[in-house]
Amino acid sequence: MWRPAARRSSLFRRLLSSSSAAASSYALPAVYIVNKRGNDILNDPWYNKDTAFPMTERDRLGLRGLLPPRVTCFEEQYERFINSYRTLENNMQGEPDSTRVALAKWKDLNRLHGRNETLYYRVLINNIEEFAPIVYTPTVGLVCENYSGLFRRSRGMYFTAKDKGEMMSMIYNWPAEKVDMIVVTDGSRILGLGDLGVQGVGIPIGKLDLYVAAAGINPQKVLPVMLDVGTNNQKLLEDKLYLGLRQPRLEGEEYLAIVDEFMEAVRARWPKAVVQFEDFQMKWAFETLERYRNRFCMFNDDIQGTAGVALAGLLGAVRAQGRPLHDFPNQKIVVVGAGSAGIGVLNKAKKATLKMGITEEGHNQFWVLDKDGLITKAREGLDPAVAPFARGSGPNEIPDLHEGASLVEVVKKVKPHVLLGLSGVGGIFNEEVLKAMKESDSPRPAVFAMSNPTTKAECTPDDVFKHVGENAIFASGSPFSNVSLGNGKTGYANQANNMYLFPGIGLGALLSGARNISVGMLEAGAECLASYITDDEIKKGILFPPVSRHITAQVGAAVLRAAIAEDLAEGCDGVGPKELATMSELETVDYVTQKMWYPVYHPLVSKK
Ligand SMILES: NC(=O)C1=CN([C@@H]2O[C@H](COP(=O)(O)OP(=O)(O)OC[C@H]3O[C@@H](n4cnc5c(N)ncnc54)[C@H](O)[C@@H]3O)[C@@H](O)[C@H]2O)C=CC1
Ligand SMILES: CC(=O)C(=O)O
Ligand SMILES: [Mg+2]
Repeated sequence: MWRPAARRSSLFRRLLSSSSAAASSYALPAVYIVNKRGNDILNDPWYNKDTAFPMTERDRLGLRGLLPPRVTCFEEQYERFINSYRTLENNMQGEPDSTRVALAKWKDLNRLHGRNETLYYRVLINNIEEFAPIVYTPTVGLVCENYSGLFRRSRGMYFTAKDKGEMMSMIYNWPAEKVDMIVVTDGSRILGLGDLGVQGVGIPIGKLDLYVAAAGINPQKVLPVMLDVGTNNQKLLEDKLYLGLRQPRLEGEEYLAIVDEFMEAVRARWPKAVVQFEDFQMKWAFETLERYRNRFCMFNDDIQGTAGVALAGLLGAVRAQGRPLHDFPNQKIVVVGAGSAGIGVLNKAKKATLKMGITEEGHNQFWVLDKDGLITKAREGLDPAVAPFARGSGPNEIPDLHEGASLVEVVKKVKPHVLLGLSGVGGIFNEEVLKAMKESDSPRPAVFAMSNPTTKAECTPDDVFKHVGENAIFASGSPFSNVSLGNGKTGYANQANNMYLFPGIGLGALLSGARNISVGMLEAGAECLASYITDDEIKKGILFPPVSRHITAQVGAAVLRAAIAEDLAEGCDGVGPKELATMSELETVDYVTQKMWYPVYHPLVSKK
């Protein structure tokens, strides 16, 4: 895939040898100047190397005698951690409480993070598929639910309703000089678990771990943020361990004033930081996106990242039937959940349909349900964001599909090609619904159970391959194992999660130095992801590639190039938009790859 170095342009060679690229992992590691000595270094996870400090460094840094005498290498430390992790895993085999097992694994990884970040991120990068379910969904959901009890050490920043007027100075309390990526939540809709107040901070932490692992963002330059404006979760308000503000959520202008102040504080200190909004309840997700999208380099992952991943999956489902992509407008799609994620997906899918030549009046492929059933124009107090998808009456409508019709009724009458869940309701695609999907008009009915965490998945792959049939296509938001269908055949359990896109979106936006994140940039990333899977894989029912730095580099490069094409790029780290624009497609991918941070021990020199 990479163009050999000898064929790169001289400009490109110069860019790669410029400051930050030269400091990348593959060259000799740069020296770190530290302001501390002795135990203070061992207690700093960014500098700590545990037993890997060479004797010369132990002398220089006042560490002699503070560590066991044998110096070990990084590889040996890595192996020691993995072996102890495997022992933990083996010891817990047969443990009936899966929550205990998941939390024990998370604690093991978290302890490593708190002690030695270099080793932690290497472990994560090398085993991303195995550890993503621990640092991210589903385990991160458990961690958020139990956060106040699990709390040991703070990660990230907390801005609260009580900090009004203080944020501009508070932001300077963060120790890093430069921040590139911020993930912020207000904890109001954490996965499908509802309002978890301050405990939702686990989500920005988990997402940023994926940024480091999959996009090579330097962990010293990431910032998880919790905007604690209170919680409406009565159980938390009454929990004596709860660590957040004990007050109902701020609403209206009071709420927006807090978010505004936070965004301005970010701009003041790190004007080029990319801000990802995550797990805000629907009304604030849409409102803040509209409020900031043209003023800041930000995006809403639940609305925009999810939409790109879902569209890639929907187009994959068309290809799996052996149909050309322009058949997409003929696919009947039932979407269950009309929240920020569901509406984001519908808007994106509709846009794809319009691009294929269908008119605004002519599009007729979506049926949307929320907690009150099928949404029609007869719905009282119809949300304007949902209105374009409400079914009407007339010749295009299926008779008897009335306002509020149940899911099973809708599936039986519509016979959809795709059933897509973003409802946050576990098991809602029950046996009756899935058996109705067997009568789908598609030869390869697709079921996307996208809600998180696992307990909230609308159904499991076992249910789908059993009740819909072996030809079905399955994808879920949280990971499941593939299903053995007998005779050596496999039913693929794809993971349809915005984690395939957000690391590339953030990375591409950062390296381009984009003023804001446009629809075109998001589309470029999503198209890149959609084109990634081969026809052979699609035929087998595989819709997405595994998460990797390779994919992120491709998506990031596509986003970066779109920023340049739209004249939104201002450049980054001394590489200006003109220089970026001269790179070929392959050179851009190469450039993005070279800019990724990789964990290695750096020689330390004490300033003290
Ligand atoms: N796989 C992925 O990448 C992503 C998954 N999600 C998941 O999607 C789910 C929803 O997220 P949001 O849209 O932000 O939440 P939301 O709270 O904005 O929307 C939930 C929607 O589901 C509907 N609903 C609730 N009960 C229902 C029922 N019994 N039948 C039909 N509809 C019902 C609600 O009326 C509402 O329209 C969450 O579980 C979240 O984890 C969200 C973003 C990305
Ligand atoms: C994946 C994700 O962003 C969510 O479930 O909210
Ligand atoms: Mg989310």
